Amino acid sequence: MYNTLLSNMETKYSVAEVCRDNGTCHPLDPDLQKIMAESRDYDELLFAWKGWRDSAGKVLRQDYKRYVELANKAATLNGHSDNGAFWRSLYETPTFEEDLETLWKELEPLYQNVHAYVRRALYKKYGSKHINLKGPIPAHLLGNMWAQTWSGIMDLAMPYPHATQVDATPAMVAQGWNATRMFQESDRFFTSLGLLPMPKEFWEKSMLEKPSDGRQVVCHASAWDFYNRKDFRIKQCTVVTMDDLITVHHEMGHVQYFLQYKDQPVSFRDGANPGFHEAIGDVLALSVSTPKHLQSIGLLDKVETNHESDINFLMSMALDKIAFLPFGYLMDQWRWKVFDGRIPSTEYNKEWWNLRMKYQGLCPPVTRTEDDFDPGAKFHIPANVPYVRYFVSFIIQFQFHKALCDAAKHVGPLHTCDIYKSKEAGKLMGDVMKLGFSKPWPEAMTMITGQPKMSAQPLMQYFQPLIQWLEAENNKNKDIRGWPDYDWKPSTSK
Ligand SMILES: O=C(CCC(O)(O)[C@H](Cc1ccccc1)NC(=O)c1ccccc1)N[C@@H](Cc1ccccc1)C(=O)O
Ligand SMILES: [Zn+2]
Repeated sequence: MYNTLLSNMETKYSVAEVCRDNGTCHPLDPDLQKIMAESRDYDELLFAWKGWRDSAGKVLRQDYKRYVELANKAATLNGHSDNGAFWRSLYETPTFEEDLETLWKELEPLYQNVHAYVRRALYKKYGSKHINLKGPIPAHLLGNMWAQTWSGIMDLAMPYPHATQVDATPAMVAQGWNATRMFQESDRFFTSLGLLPMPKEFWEKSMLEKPSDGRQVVCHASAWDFYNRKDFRIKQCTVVTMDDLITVHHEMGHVQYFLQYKDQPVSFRDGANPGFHEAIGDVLALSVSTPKHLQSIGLLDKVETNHESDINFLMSMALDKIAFLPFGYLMDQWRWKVFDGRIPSTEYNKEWWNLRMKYQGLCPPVTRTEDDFDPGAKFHIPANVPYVRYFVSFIIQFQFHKALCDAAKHVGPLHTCDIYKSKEAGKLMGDVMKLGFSKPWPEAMTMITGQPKMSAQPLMQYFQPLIQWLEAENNKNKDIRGWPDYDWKPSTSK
């Protein structure tokens, strides 16, 4: 029953698509994702946004309600008060929830500065009918189906349009890059650090592109460890974009972890905590994303090292890394409350949008009711994949980056560091990954950073130049931080 429910939910999500009046139907990958990132038409974005929630979210509500009951039953049989308590127990940290709240409170002002600046940019594009400079932002305008990362609207938010471009996508397409090339590039980065190359089996058995024979696959990227010390795979419907080059590194980070701890006993073949597993690939991607590195692999031609290019680069990074933080935090805030009963099924959607407003400062572009089930439109909910691991990852990946840059003897601002070819950095990473789940994660954290706790300080240090710039820019525009007009609604007229 439980597994049938789970596979039913995942299947419904994977086959969902949005059809136009003319009969053309669009799957999430790649069609709707492309529309959400590239369209600047308010109504086209609304078509994709609402259509996806109608076809993927709505249909999952009953299944999800049933799944919650069964998941909680299983958790209580294992001695936990509910499934959320079981998920949190994997971090083995009694003060876990308080630590997360402390980290969020430290980072909230930075998020509110990015939010205010982006709201101003969207106001310029979509006007006062659709944007209230003192209100929440309509959730379909941020360049992503879930408004979880905002680099899709970098063109609208670029601080200095005449300074260095930061997007490598045009060069990747112009130079005929394909999925395999992207994975080979990532493999080269890992081995440049002295880490392990992907085994032959990986290249033979992975699925790196969406099948063209119409076979229905779960397109959401994933990495697989077959626990036989030989077979490791990635499944990804890769498209040739900078965004997907980052995802390639994310997935390759999972497989590198598999390779590094493969000689541990099975029960220790896991990350030090789930956030560690999510952070490995992203740490390398922080180096790959630097204009200097992109130029060294021929994906950016003109690279200037001046203040304006620095701010452009930091803005593109902030639109992914800072924008993500409230989403990464709220996803399991909602689920923990569903599991422990604070959110009854009659309030699933109302509480979802309360959290989306409270943390992200977003509002739905059209009225939502309890007939809708918007959380279900995000892969991890029907797929039963916890999410706070990504919030943890986005914090600790900057701690790791800072420590590895020190090991690589980097000199200069943290955001310009590229650890490429540093065997010292690679050794530090490899030694921690070899531990797997065999030591408490604060010990692994101490091995890398010299101290046992999660800290927002390296992230703040990385973005320091942008923090100052945003303060000045938002003050110059007399923009307020936050969204006091919380009950404002965008007009639905054309
Ligand atoms: O979901 C992912 C990437 C997929 C994954 O690599 O984390 C994948 C999710 C998954 C898929 C199927 C079953 C279970 C989990 N996780 C793994 O493949 C994985 C995780 C831990 C160990 C081994 C493999 N990223 C998140 C968050 C994110 C991360 C980085 C940048 C942007 C956004 C998202 O897209 O919302
Ligand atoms: Zn992952």
